[in-house]
Amino acid sequence: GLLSILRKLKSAPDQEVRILLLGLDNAGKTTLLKQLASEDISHITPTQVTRSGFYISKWLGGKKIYVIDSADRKRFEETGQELAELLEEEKLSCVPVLIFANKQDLLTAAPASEIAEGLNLHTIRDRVWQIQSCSALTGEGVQNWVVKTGISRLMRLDYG
Ligand SMILES: Nc1nc2c(ncn2[C@@H]2O[C@H](COP(=O)(O)OP(=O)(O)OP(=O)(O)O)[C@@H](O)[C@H]2O)c(=O)[nH]1
Ligand SMILES: [Mg+2]
Repeated sequence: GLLSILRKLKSAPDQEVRILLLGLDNAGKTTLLKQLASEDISHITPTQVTRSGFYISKWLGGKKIYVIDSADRKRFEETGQELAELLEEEKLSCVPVLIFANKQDLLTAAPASEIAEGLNLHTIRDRVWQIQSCSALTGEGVQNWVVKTGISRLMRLDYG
């Protein structure tokens, strides 16, 4: 699972590392977290509630994951604004962001490319970003991409 990969990539168990998992209510954050941490999450404690997301200590540091309900078109504008605000946060400047276009198992889900366009993601130039289709419910697009390429790529970018 994800955690063992992370351990291999960064064998500093004492060091506290953080990931920020954000998204509007009902986007699928909790479901996604369960998928990502299919291993042992007993030692992962949500330490700080921020808006609609939370910090998770003892995990991957300095990265941001943003979750979007791809089927909830009525809220695309709202989620776009929320994301834009987050990207403007000074504390999070240059932090790489991984955007999950979640709920792709639903027939009404907008494809990731459409979401990327709607949210003007191509205008993000101050950080590494990536959008990934997934279903936190089925696990599709979560384990595969995150474990094999996404996070390891982000880790290498960060730690040389
Ligand atoms: N079909 C489908 N449903 C999903 C998916 N991910 C989450 N859901 C459902 O969407 C609802 C909200 O999911 P949560 O994981 O609780 O969302 P959340 O972002 O944690 O919501 P809050 O804690 O309220 O902010 C639940 O009914 C989930 O079962 C998905 O990929 N596909
Ligand atoms: Mg939740």
